Amino acid sequence: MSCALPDFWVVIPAAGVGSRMRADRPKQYLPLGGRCIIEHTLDCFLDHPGLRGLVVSLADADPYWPDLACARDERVQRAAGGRERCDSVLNGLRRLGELGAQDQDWVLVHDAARPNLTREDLNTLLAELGDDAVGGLLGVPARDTLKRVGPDGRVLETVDRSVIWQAYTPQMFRLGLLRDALERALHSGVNVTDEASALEWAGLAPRMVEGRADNLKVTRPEDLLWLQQRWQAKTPDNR
Ligand SMILES: Nc1ccn([C@@H]2O[C@H](COP(=O)(O)OP(=O)(O)OP(=O)(O)O)[C@@H](O)[C@H]2O)c(=O)n1
Ligand SMILES: C[C@](O)(CO)[C@H](O)COP(=O)(O)O
Repeated sequence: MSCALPDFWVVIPAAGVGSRMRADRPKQYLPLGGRCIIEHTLDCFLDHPGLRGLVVSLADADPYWPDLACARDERVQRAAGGRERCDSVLNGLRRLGELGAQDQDWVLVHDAARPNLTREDLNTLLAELGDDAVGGLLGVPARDTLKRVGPDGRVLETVDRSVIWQAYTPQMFRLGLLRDALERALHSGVNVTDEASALEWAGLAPRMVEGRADNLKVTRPEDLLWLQQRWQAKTPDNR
């Protein structure tokens, strides 16, 4: 692990509709602790001394974004959202190139709907991967006993959980490597649900870095309820 943390760029895919959340607006704009989820997400990066620039990929005519203070922050630039998360990420990576990012630069991709990333986890990722040839991602080891279940709802077997991890974000790769891998994977019709899967498809092995389990993505209503309770318990000192 190197001591000096590398500088980095950030892409925040924020063009999803949040269908599993079933709310009246995309989940990144739902309230959490008096602000929107996406504002908390951006905070963790905007305060960081290593940040070189940040791009948010947004849906066309997004009516919520212009009302946020961060929309007027000159460090925050926009890119077009795409049909799938990976299309939004790719647009964000191309926008970084227009802003002067080089292929060798590190890029962190982080879900707009993952507002509970700590500075400690972010710095752990940067420190662990700063000298890595491929890059990698934050994740957490599977906690519960895992079962493979058949279409009839009956358990087929218990899976070895010691080799199973949940993929989180940020995911950290060199701009050129990630952009090229994503472009080629999408061109081949591969289903790419995170950045690491594009690199895996290209034959590379991203490194898994253990992070906090509470860096969760708001996916379903109960995720937001859990985070809201946690936010209520926060004081200015333990945020
Ligand atoms: N076309 C898309 C789809 C998703 N995202 C973003 O990718 C992140 C993680 O995706 P997910 O949880 O799947 O978000 P949604 O697609 O909004 O949710 P759902 O699948 O429930 O509709 C979110 O911050 C979301 O805004 C995006 O930028 N562009
Ligand atoms: C990248 C990601 O956060 C990995 O957990 C992600 O957004 C995956 O999307 P999913 O469809 O909710 O798994």
